[in-house]
Amino acid sequence: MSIHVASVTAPVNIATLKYWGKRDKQLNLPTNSSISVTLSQDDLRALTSVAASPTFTADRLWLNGKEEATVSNERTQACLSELRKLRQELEGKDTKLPKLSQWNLHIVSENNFPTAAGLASSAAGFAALVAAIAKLYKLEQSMSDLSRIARQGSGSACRSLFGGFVAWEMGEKQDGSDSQAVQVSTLDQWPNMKAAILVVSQAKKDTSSTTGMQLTVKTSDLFKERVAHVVPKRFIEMKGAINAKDFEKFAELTMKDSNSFHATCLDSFPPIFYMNDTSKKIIKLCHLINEFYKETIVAYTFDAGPNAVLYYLEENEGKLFAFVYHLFNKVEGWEKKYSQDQLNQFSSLFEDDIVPILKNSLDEEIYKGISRIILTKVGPGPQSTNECLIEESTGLPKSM
Ligand SMILES: Nc1ncnc2c1ncn2[C@@H]1O[C@H](COP(=O)(O)OP(=O)(O)OP(=O)(O)O)[C@@H](O)[C@H]1O
Ligand SMILES: C[C@@](O)(CCOP(=O)(O)OP(=O)(O)O)CC(=O)O
Repeated sequence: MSIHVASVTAPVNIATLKYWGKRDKQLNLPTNSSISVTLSQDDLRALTSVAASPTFTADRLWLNGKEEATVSNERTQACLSELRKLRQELEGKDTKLPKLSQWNLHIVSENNFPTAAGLASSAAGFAALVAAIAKLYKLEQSMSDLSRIARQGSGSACRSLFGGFVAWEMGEKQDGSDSQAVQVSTLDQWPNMKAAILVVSQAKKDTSSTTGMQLTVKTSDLFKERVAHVVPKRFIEMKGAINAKDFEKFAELTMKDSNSFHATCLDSFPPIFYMNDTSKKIIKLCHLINEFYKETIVAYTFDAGPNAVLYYLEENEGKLFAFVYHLFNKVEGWEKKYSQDQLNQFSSLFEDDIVPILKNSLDEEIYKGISRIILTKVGPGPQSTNECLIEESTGLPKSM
């Protein structure tokens, strides 16, 4: 049996300037440009293997060990048909090439973190799917070209095709041919950017991003101001802050933009609430920390869910964890990255000053709203891998 396989891993990205709103639902074109940080695949990644064979009777997709019906949804099919078109062009130019474009695909993917829990699994998932098929088809397109395809799977996925700091330029054209991801700054240019994700809830969210943003576009007046004036200005300022490695500015813009996005959710009618009480306490904590040090050392941002992502620079880790470890030492995740000695050092730093401040200003039971902490950092884009989830003799998932 002739089976061709390829595997790729792709990262999660967390926006610092949020995409919220579509101007074209079919093509997944946004109402504003956005910016994100790509996170390390050591901690969060989708691994996708794809196989093509003339013997496969249908396109099939297995996610985390279970066959999914989503392969036949419009978004996934839009990605597959664009990729097949590009392969067909290659086959047209070189008739000796096997006709992979005409064969069905088996797609097997695994996330090393919770799926559909507000941790951007769809971004990593669609980026991995597109990059793996592009590898299988030996496509010559650039990452920006591929990002236009991934965008049709899930908007934020287009940014996961690059590492480091990434912009999704909204574009102007009706056909979406200029709505794509581009690199703002590489991983090497600002490698000391770190992220701590406080997982507030691993439950599935009740309003999907797609539904939520449609409602905001339709009903929020605040949203009009956001897309017309607020984001265009921030887009330029944030790219400038990243290129200048100006953390203070980057942090201010990141926090303000998270707040602005959630304000448009609240301004939707009926209102949408993604943050919960724990999220709000984390916001208060971050402002408290920055005030304590009289310096901006941490920035928070929240996507369409209650989980907090804290951005900070490696050199400020001790200062940040003096607070964060003190409050959240009971949650899992620390032991993966630090020895007990290092953790004890975080506890003892500024302890005498911090304990009374936290007692007076914050609910010390805040840790009860957190299930785990994921400690990670800025990372690279999709990676080719030899790790394969598909049994080459059968074309089925190895786990079956
Ligand atoms: N590795 C993957 N391969 C293919 N599709 C995936 C993969 N991971 C997730 N998905 C798709 O994305 C869906 C989850 O997207 P959803 O937007 O609900 O959650 P999320 O991306 O984790 O959260 P958020 O977008 O709020 O950050 C899954 O149900 C599945 O259809
Ligand atoms: C709040 C966000 O995380 C929204 C992400 O929305 P999605 O990319 O999940 O939406 P669809 O295009 O409908 O799939 C902000 C962001 O990542 O920029």
